[in-house]
This record gives sequence, C-alpha cells and structure tokens, in this order.
Amino acid sequence: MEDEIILYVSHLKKYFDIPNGLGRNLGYVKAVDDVTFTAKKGETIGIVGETGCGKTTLGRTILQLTKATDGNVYFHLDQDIMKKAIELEEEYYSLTHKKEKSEEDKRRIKEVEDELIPFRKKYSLTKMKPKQIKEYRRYMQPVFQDPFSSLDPRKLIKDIIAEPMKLLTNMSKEEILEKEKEIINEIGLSEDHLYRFPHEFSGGQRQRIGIARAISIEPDLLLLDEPTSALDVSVQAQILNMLKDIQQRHNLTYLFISHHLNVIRSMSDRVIVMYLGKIVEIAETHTLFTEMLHPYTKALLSAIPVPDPDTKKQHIILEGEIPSPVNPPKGCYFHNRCPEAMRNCGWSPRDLSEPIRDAFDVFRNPEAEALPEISKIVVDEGNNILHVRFSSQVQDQQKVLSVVQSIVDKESLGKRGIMYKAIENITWESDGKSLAIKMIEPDVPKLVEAKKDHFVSCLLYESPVKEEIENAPNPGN
Ligand SMILES: Nc1ncnc2c1ncn2[C@@H]1O[C@H](COP(=O)(O)OP(=O)(O)OP(=O)(O)O)[C@@H](O)[C@H]1O
Repeated sequence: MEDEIILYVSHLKKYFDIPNGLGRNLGYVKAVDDVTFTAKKGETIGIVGETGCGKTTLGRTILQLTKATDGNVYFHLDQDIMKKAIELEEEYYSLTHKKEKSEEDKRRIKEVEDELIPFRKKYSLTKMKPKQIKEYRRYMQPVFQDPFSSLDPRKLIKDIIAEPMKLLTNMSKEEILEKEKEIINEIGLSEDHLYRFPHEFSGGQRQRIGIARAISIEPDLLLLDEPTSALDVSVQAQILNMLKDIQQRHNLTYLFISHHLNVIRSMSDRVIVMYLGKIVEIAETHTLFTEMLHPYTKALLSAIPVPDPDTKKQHIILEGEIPSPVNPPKGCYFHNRCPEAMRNCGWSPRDLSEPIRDAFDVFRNPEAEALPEISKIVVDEGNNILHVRFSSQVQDQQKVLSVVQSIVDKESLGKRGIMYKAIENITWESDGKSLAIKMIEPDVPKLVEAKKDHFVSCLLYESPVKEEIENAPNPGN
C-alpha cells in the first residue's frame, strides 16, 4: 500500500425521498448521513454494519451510481489537488459548524466559499456534469453480490466482458479481444470460456467473470459489495484469494462491503463501522478487532464466535430496536441501545410521550380511573420539552406529578438508570392544566481521533469526559 490518497469522501449524504403518491414528500430516509473518510492506493477499506445501515448506498453514491444529496467525492487526483481538497473541505466544515461564529469566522467562510465552489465544480464527482463523470468511471468499477442476475443471460461471455471496454475506452476490437484473452486466464478460466453463455457456469465462475469485466479497463478502485455472500463457503475462499492476488498485481484499492466480520477481518487494511448511515468508528483492522472503542463496535464484534472453547467471551446483546432512518433520534443515533449511554447522549421528550399516555389511559391502566384525563401530548423537539395537557384544571397536582415522576423512574430503569438524569425539571404551567417536562439538550458526537489513526464518534471520547458528565449534579433530582 502506498501513501497516495486516491479517494476522499467528504461529508457525503444520501437521503431518499418518501413520496406520498400525491406529489408531496413525507420525509427522507437518511441512508448515508455525513460520511467522511479517505482511501489510499492499494488499500482495502472494509465497511461493516447491520443490515440497512447504508453500506450499499454509500458505495453506490461514491461511484456516482446514485446521486448524492450533499457532500463531495474527490477521486484519482494529483496529490497536491487532493491535499487542497481535504484542507478546504475540512476548514469549511469546521467553520460553518461552529455554534457561535465571530466576524473573522464569517469573513473566512466567505473566502473559503469563493475558492471552494469552483474547485468542487472542477474536481468533486458529486458536482460534475455527466460527461465529466464518465471520464472517471473507467477508474472505479463495481462488483455486486449476485453473480446470477448481474450477467445478461443472452450474451456470450466475450461480449459481457467487452462492455466496459467498449463503453469507456477507445480500444479497437482486436485490442479488446487481446485483453479478454489475458484477463480470462488471470481469473482462472480459459479462452474457450469466452464463447459460452452465463448459464454454463457455476456461481463462483460467474463471479470471476463479473470481476474480469470490472478489471478489464484497468480501474484503480473496485467497489466489492458482498462479492462472495451468494456463494458456497468452499467457493468463497477461492474468490477472496483471487481478489487478493488481483489487488497485488494491479495495485487496486478496494471498498469491501460485507456482513461477514471474519471476511472483513481477513480482507481489510482498515475498517469502517457504520450505524444508521453514519460512521461510528474507523481504525486499522487489527486495532479495530482487538481494541475497539465504540460501544456499538464492541457489541457487533462480540457476536464473532471464538474457536477456542476455553476462551470465554461475553456476547453483548443490544436491547431496543434500531431506530428508523426516517426519524433518527437526537444526539447519538445509537444511544437508545447503548450499554454505556450517558445523560447527554440523546434522550428526548419523545421517549416519554407513549408511557405517559399509557399510564393515564383507563383502557391500559385501571388505576388511571383516579387520574385526570389527558387531552393532548405535544412533543416540542426544538426546545426539548414534553407538554402534557389535561382536559380540565388538575386539583391534586402533587399526585399527578408523582405519577409522572414514577413513569420517568420506570423508563429510566430500562435505560440503565440514565434517562432520569436527562430531565432538567418538571413544572406546572400557570393555567394549572399543563405539565411541562424539560429535558437537557443532547450533544451530537463527532468523529474524533481518539488514538493515533483510530477515529470514533462517541461522546465517551470527547470532552467533557464521562466522569465529568456522570458526576455533574442532576437538576432533575
Ligand atoms: N432506492 C431507495 N429508496 C428508498 N430507500 C432506500 C433505497 N435504497 C436504500 N434505501 C434505504 O436506505 C437505507 C440503507 O440501505 P442500504 O441498502 O444502503 O443498507 P445496507 O447496509 O447496504 O443493507 P444490507 O446489508 O441489507 O444490504 C435502508 O433504510 C434502505 O431501506
């Protein structure tokens, strides 16, 4: 692997619209949400995470097979330009995301913007015109999971492999055939296989053909999206070994997506762990598998079986459901399942609205007969307040308050006793009909370099550190 940075993905986002069928938008699926990383020439970056966390969408958006919603992708550039891209993008991002901006910051933002806008148009794939993107396409190629559907059954292998060469290069017919002969041997098949149809091949052979097609135009980067997941275990190892050989011979960079942690471990130089469209951790492979930092990575990796029966390993079972990418929680997206969550990790009035409604509903709780009737519950996400409105003036305010307090305590128990610490105060509004539960504003974790070359997005690794937060006096108590 060289030190040359071949790919810089900068704050990339892909949100899918959710149309209601009547021309209006119901919201977005945040499939990729602010992803930043670099890849070096000859490096394999493994991408892991539970199903639906955005791995495929990330790969497709980088390769411009899906149009990005926001962010930039710099690829295959002169190293000085690449360095400039990183400098400009990072400065712009940190300036524009400052909570309070000085006059000097505002002036600098304008200056960086003036330089960045034409720079992006010229160099960022997400801002280029289709014709310009086409020039880069030959240097980045995808290989997908399903070798059965990715090859046109009516075409000879010769024509299938020739497609990218015809489309993206100026090679003559003779040159294409020459290249095909060379490449078919490289993937372990022979020249006469060029004159057969896809159905005449096994799954493993078809995936070899898919790889041959991708490397025929001598790209620099391959997106390998679960390339062996549809194959028998015995065939998987052969394909993985072949991919390693091809990588060495051609000095290729791989973006390697897989559910299989052992495959990721054996293939990758560095690993990206994703959760709900965001990167939660990036580190060199050995470090990630032995000294993982993020609570999610710890849980994910605890699921790998240990071959030695004498070695005891604790399997961390995550409670709670994966939140919807349409309406992800505030703060850290993982906080509601996190065994190490703290009071500022993202608790929201949303968490209390249902339990409070249930406790005051006579159909769900017989004891609610003695309680006043709720007319409305309003979640004010902006101010982090839950407003509970009753149908009429509440006489025994103390009793209602203690019921609400007991719900908060009960809910907190399920959240390892943490959530109650997120309550700033519970007060009656002056009309005597409404109760307001105010929660603290959660912090949003940033991807920070916690150790050398080891990045993690978790408040445990940002200041104020865990102890400070946990020992802070709790105004809700
Ligand atoms: N074309 C689309 N339109 C709307 N939503 C989409 C589309 N493609 C993906 N999604 C949604 O985006 C999110 C991320 O999906 P993606 O396929 O990228 O995840 P993944 O990690 O690759 O999952 P898997 O491991 O199952 O392939 C999911 O919630 C998915 O439902």
